[in-house]
This record gives sequence, C-alpha cells and structure tokens, in this order.
Amino acid sequence: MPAREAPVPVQGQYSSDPLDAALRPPLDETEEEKALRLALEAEAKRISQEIDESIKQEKQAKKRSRIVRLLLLGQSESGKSTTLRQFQRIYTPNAFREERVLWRSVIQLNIVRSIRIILDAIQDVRRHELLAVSSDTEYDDYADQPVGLPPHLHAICMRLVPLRHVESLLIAKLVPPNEDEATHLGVSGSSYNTPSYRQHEIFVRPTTTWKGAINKHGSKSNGSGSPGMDSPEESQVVINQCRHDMIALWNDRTVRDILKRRKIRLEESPGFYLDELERVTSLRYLPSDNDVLKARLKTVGVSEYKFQMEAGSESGTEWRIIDVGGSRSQVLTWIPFFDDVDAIIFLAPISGFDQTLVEDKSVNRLEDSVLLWKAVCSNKLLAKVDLVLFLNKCDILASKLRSGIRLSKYVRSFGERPNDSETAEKYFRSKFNAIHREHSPIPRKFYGFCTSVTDTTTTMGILASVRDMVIREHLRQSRLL
Ligand SMILES: Nc1nc2c(ncn2[C@@H]2O[C@H](COP(=O)(O)OP(=O)(O)OP(=O)(O)O)[C@@H](O)[C@H]2O)c(=O)[nH]1
Ligand SMILES: [Mg+2]
Repeated sequence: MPAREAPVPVQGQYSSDPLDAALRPPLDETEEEKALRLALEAEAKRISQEIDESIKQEKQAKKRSRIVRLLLLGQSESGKSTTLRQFQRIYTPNAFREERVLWRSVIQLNIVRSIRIILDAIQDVRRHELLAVSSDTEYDDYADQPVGLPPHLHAICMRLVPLRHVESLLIAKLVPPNEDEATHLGVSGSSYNTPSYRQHEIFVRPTTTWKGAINKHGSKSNGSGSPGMDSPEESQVVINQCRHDMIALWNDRTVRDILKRRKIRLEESPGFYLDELERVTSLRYLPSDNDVLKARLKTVGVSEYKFQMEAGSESGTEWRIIDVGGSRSQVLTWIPFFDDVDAIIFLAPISGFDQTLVEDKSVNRLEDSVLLWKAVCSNKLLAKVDLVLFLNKCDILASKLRSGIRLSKYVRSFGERPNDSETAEKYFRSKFNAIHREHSPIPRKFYGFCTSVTDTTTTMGILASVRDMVIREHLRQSRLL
C-alpha cells in the first residue's frame, strides 16, 4: 500500500468556505480511494439527476392534469346549485342531457308546492278579500270575517286533494327513509295549514344520491332503464289529471287578487312552473334545459362535483366544483374547503332586498348577503384566493322594480336615485366592491358580474370569463410550484 502523501497546501486551493473544505478530496487520497470516490460521486450524481427528473415530471403532470377547485358560496336560494348546473350544461352537455329526465320528479314537487302555497293562501280567506273582486256590498259590516270559498273554488280545491298523495309519493322517492326532517313535509293526512307543513322545504343531501334512487324507482316501474319514459309514473298521471284544475286555480281572478293582497309573488319564487302547466303536466313530459335550471332542490351538506371538460381547449382539465348548503346552520361546513381552493364564486341575490331569510324571518336577505360577503372577503385563509362575485337574480330585481317596488324604501342609502335595474345594479356593484377593497387582508382584483344564472345565454359568456380567469390564475400558481 503506497505511503500517504503529506498534505501540500497549494496557493489559492484552500478557501475560507467551510462547504468547500468539507467537499474537497482528502489531500492524502490514494489512487484506489480516488477511483472509489469518483465512482461514488458519479452514482450520487446519477441518483440526484433521477430525483430532479422525477420532480420535474411530477410538476409537469400536475400542470397537465390541471385540477381546478372552485367553491360556490352564498346564502340559501342564492343560486349556487343552479350555477353548478350551468357549468355542467355548458361543459359536460352529454351528461347534463342524460340527467334531465331525473329532474322531472323535482319539478313535479315544485309544481305541487306552488299549488299548495295557493291553497294555503285561500284557505282562510277574509270576506273583504272576496269583496274586492265582487261588486257586492252587502257584507261590508263583516269585512274581516273568515269566509268560505266561492263554490267554484271550493270544488277546485277538493279536486286537487290527490296532489297531497303525489307529494308523499315524490318525497318517498327523493328522500331516504331516515331523513326525518325532510319527511315532515307531506306526511299523509297533514293539513296544508299546519306550520310545520309550511316551514319545511324538501332537501336532499348530496351524499344520498337521489338521482340513483330515482333511477331505481324508474326501472322498477317500467323496466326500461329510462325512468318513466315508457309508461308515465303515477305522480305524472295524477298531475296530468289535475292539470285543468291547476290551470283554473292559477288563472282565477279571485285567487290572483288574494295572492296580490298577501304579497305572495309566486312568479318570482324558486321552482315556478305555473305559467307552463299545459306543457309540464303532459304525460310524456321531458324537462328542457331551462326547466332543469329553474328547478328548486335545497342542498344540505357539501358535495364535490368532478368533471372533465368534454370539449374545447381546456378539454382534459379536471374541475372540482364544491357546492355547499347556504342556509345559516350550514355556514360552518364551508370552512374546511377554504384550504385548498383556486377560486370562489360568491352569489349575492340582490333581488332579495325586500325579503327575509326562510330560516330566520327577522333577517333581511340582502343584509345577510352583505355580512357573508364581508366575512368571506376578510377571511385570512382566503387572502390569496380569487373571489368572483355574482350579483344574482338581476331578472327578478328588474321585474320587482318595474312593478313599482321602491328600492329606497328598503335600502335607505339608495336615496333618490332612479328606481331602475341598471342604476340599482351599478349601486350594488360599487357597494360590494368597496367591501372587497376594505376587508381583503391583502389587495386583490375585484371580479364582479351582474347575473341571472337561470338565463343560459348571458351565463354562458360569464362562466367562460370566470373559467379563463381561474385557469390563468391556476397556471400562474403552478408555475410558482
Ligand atoms: N329567476 C331567477 N331564478 C334563479 C336565479 N338563480 C337561481 N334561481 C332559482 O332560485 C332557486 C334557488 O337556487 P339554488 O341554486 O337552488 O340555490 P342554492 O344557493 O343552491 O340554495 P341552497 O341549496 O339552499 O343553499 C332555484 O329554483 C333557481 O332556479 C336567477 O338568477 N333568476
Ligand atoms: Mg343548493
């Protein structure tokens, strides 16, 4: 074995850099040791290159797979699930079309519910409400007394009793048996007037796959696999038989007058189909795209809908859209989703300025939306998340203002501005923008749209802008990985 050479310091070879000193080969290295060292170094370099390459590929794969997470927030009935349906309609049209038939039961339930609201309203009609539509003055002294319905309306109500059975059938079909709260609605024999009957709205937990349940029902009833299209279901048969009475009830002058006096604006309520009864009650009714978008089914819980863009330049991008329940008791379920989200669409239905929350009659809907928006804007977990604001239900806002309802009566600060939808939208936009500016922990861009998400044409363009913005931001973030 050759003697070790004494270390020879070479001018400039030693530096004060400790790393350099540690990595420097020993000065008394033998030829064998050198060969071994070089081999080990080459192996280490190869392994390091392999690791670098796999990290690079992983990053590229992540970019290529482009999983985009989008969270939909807003109070109940703000339009979150409808926005999700619009995404599905536009970007996975085949899947959307295939599912249209499954929405028929929800639409039937919406129709029955509208009729029930009318029946509730006319049950305890006061004498003066009937006088208003008749020239008879003999009852003037008893104007505020409850009075029986005129015979023709009474007869219609009696003939519509089978709709209660339809409601029970539909609930049994849509809601799993262990959902106590939801089944309060439509319990056989319960009166249309009992408070519990009025308060509860049918809901479906996303995890309970109501669509699967309907499919099962459908194939059981006709064996076709396409639910209810070969032979109509019992619910559609009864609804079809009741159609003339439903149409007569909805078009009755007295009924309209009572609804007006009681400020019940069914036309602006969710799930309104009474103007299209002839079509939607037909035995072979298949819901159109618009019908599906108008259907009302309350969300309870949180669900993640995954879909790949079926077409276009973003084909292959996986979108995960998280749809949450918006009622007050549900708001805490939103928080776990703040962690890993690319963007949020917040829906504020600005038509609700003269309405209160279903779950708390003391809270104005617009005020509730403003507070929620403030909370979302100021949330530190969301500081770097892009927020997209949809000032939604602009169509209903316009129709309310057109009908003479004055915005300034409910929103004092609106003042003497013209009572038209354009001015109102501009006003709300600037208010929500100011909250965004003042309450965002760090400055970020404001993306605000005035929307009517049930309208397919305008929503298509808006969702395309949102998609581009979200993808752009997502790519920017992945470049920073
Ligand atoms: N006219 C009109 N109706 C709308 C609009 N947006 C939503 N709707 C209707 O309002 C109802 C409620 O909408 P959803 O999408 O179910 O509301 P949500 O925010 O998911 O409500 P929760 O599930 O209770 O949190 C549905 O019947 C929709 O069709 C709109 O811009 N204009
Ligand atoms: Mg919903």
